[in-house]
Amino acid sequence: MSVTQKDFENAMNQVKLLKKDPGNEVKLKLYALYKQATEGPCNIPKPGAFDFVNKAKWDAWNGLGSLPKETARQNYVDLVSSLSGPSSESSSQVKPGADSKQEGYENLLVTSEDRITKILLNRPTKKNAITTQMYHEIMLALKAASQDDSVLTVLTGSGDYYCSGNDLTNFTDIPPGGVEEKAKNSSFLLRDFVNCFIDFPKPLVAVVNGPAVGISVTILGLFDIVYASDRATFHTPFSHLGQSPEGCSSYTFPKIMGSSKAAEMLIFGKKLTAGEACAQGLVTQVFPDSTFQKEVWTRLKAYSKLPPNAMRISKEIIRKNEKEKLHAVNAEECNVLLSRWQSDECMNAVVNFLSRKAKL
Ligand SMILES: CCCCCCCCCC/C=C\CC(=O)SCCNC(=O)CCNC(=O)[C@H](O)C(C)(C)COP(=O)(O)OP(=O)(O)OC[C@H]1O[C@@H](n2cnc3c(N)ncnc32)[C@H](O)[C@@H]1OP(=O)(O)O
Repeated sequence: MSVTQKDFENAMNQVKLLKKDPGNEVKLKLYALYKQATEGPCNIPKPGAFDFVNKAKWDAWNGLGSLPKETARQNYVDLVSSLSGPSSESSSQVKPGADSKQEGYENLLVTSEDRITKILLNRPTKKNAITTQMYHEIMLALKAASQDDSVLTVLTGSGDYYCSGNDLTNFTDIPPGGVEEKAKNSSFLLRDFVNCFIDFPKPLVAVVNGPAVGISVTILGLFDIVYASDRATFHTPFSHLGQSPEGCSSYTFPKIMGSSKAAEMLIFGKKLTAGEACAQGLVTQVFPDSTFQKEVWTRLKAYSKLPPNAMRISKEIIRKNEKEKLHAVNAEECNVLLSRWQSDECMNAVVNFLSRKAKL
C-alpha cells in the first residue's frame, strides 16, 4: 500500500524524536530520500571537493538517480519506522487500563489514570516554554490520547508557570535556507499544531496552574473547559513581540469576550488576572491556589465517570459547525505570521529578550 503525505509527515516528526543518533550514514540516507521525495532528482550543482558536508549530501541525493518521488517517500517512511523500533512506537500509544506512564517524551510527562490522560508540560526551569521538539511531542501525545481508552484529556504545567508560550530560542536555530525557510517550516508546524486542537475528538481540559503566555493562552479558545488557579494570569504580548495572534484567537477571542476586550488582549497585550479571564468567558472557573489541584482533580474524576460516547458526541455536535471556519482562520493566521517572523519588529523583540540577561 502506498504511503500518504500524512504518513510522510508523521515519519518526519518521528525522526526529530529519535532517542538515539542514527549515525551519519543513515542521516545522509534520510536526507537524500527526503530531498528526492519532495523535490525529485538532484537539481543543484555539485559542491566543491573541500565542502565536505554538502558534497556528502549531494552524493547521497544524486546517488538516488531518477528514483520516483513516491518510491522515495515510501523508502523514507520504511527507514524511519525501522529506526523507531518498538520502544518509540509504544511512546505514542497509551496502554489501556489504569495508572500508566508513557516513556519517550523529553519535555512532557504523559500519564493515564482514572480514565483521564494528563499531558504535563515538564520544563519548569524555562517556565514550560514550548520548543520545536515540544510542539511535535504535544501533537504526538494528543494523537495518542485521541486513540487511547481515556475519556478526558488534560493539559497542564509543572512548576510555578502553566506555560510561557513559544520558546523564543526557536528563532535562533536558522537552517542553511535562512530565515525564510525557517519561517515557512514554522508556519507549517504551527498550523499542524493548532489543527490538532481543533480536531481533538474528546473533551479537552486546560488546568492552568500558573501564569500563561502567548500560544498557551490563545489555544484556550479551542478547549472545552479551562480551570485556573487564582495565581494564573493570561498574557498575549504579540504586538510587543512584533507578531500577530495565532491559535485561532483572532476568531475565538472576539467571539468569547467581544471585540473590544479581545482587542485589548490581542493588540495591546493587556494581561488578565484569572478573575478577569473568567468574567470574560475565557476561563470556566477560578479556584484558590491552595486547593486548586485537589478541587480540580476531584471534579475531573467525577466527570470522567460519565458515559464516554455521550460526551464525545456532545462535543462533536457543539463544535462541528465551527471546524471548517477554524481551519480557515488557522491557515490565515499562520500565513500572516510567516511574514511577521521575518520582520524587523519581530527580530528586534526576540534579540531584546535573548540579550536581556547579558545587559543586567
Ligand atoms: C523565523 C522563525 C520563527 C520561529 C517560530 C516558531 C514557532 C512559533 C509559533 C508561534 C507561537 C506563539 C507565539 C507566542 O507564544 S508569543 C509569547 C512568547 N513568550 C514570551 O514572550 C515570554 C518570554 N518570557 C518572559 O517574558 C519571562 O521569562 C517570563 C515568562 C515573564 C518569566 O519571567 P521571570 O523573570 O519570572 O523568569 P525568567 O528568569 O525570565 O525565566 C526563567 C528561565 O526561563 C526562560 N524562559 C522563559 N520563558 C521563555 C520563553 N518563552 N522562551 C525562551 N526562554 C524562556 C528564561 O530565559 C530563563 O532562562 P535562563 O534561566 O535565563 O536560562
